Amino acid sequence: QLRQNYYASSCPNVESIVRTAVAKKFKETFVTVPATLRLFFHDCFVQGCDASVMISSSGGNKAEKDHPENLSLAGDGFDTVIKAKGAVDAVPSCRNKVSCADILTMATRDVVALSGGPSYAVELGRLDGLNSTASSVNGKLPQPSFNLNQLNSLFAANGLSQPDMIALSAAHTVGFSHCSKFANRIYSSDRQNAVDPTMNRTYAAQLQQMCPKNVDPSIAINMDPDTPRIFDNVYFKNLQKGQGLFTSDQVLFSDLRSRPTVNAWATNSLAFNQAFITAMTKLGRVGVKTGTNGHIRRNCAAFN
Ligand code: HEM
Ligand SMILES: [Ca+2]
Ligand SMILES: [Ca+2]
Repeated sequence: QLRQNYYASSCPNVESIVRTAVAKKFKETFVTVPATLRLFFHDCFVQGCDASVMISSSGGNKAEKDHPENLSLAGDGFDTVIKAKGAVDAVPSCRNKVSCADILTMATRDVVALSGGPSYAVELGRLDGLNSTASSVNGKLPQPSFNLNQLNSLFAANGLSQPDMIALSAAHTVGFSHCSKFANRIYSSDRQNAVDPTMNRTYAAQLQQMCPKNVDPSIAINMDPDTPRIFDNVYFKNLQKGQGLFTSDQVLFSDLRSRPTVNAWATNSLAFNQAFITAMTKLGRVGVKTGTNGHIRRNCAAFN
């Protein structure tokens, strides 16, 4: 039921309204880019792409965003969607016509393009979900310690293939990570192998310097050491050099089943861009709500 130009009659300028609001936010802070992109992923993998991740906890309900695995979602992603929703609703004919889930989808497309990545047509027509519980997040998001089989099975559960998973992982070409997410790779309890053997030694030393053992838990470092503010295929070149940050990144090169794809996209950014568009479009179809399974929220952080 998703389609391009879904709002052609109800809010014909919705895409340019969202793009303008996102561009304004992007000028204020680059964090808009990784924050929005990760928010979209975490939304789609839990109860589908329905903006369930945006609901605030209230009364007795602890919402998705307060699950431990979502606490590191940067506030600028939520703020981007809220600002864009405000801009859409400021146009009388568009008021309460466009879902938060669709605004998040458009904003994600826009941040990728703003940071140098490909632009693509988005399918629209998602409704906003009617449920958001912290417990529903359990087991639905990938862990940075995952191996290829674990990554493939979780993505397959969302209709995504191994190439889709690899293309989407390249989202780590922008943005930040807290030191705790990869500390196990640079400080091992095993004295023989203090550093993960698949990690480049120089890179490991740099990470140890930025993330000393008793580092402030709020410190976050660039995930792409070379082009942290550009959405590009340098992610794959980094993997070839042993500069993947998480086990789940580096395993894409270490495992011979995924290495050929990494090598192909490291040298062919056009092929990567096409694969990324395909994968993002498929990600956007996960668990879409229609009919009585959803509604159009007036406030993205609360049910109507
Ligand atoms: C393949 C499995 C994946 C794993 C294990 C994973 C794990 C993580 C972890 C641990 C962080 C750091 C969070 C922090 O410490 O603040 C992170 C950040 C990020 N992830 Fe992933 N992720 C995966 C896939 C994806 C996908 C598919 C996307 C989007 C399409 C994505 C987008 C991002 C972005 C943009 C950031 C940076 C967030 C920021 O700077 O605020 N990730 N990811
Ligand atoms: Ca969701
Ligand atoms: Ca990059």
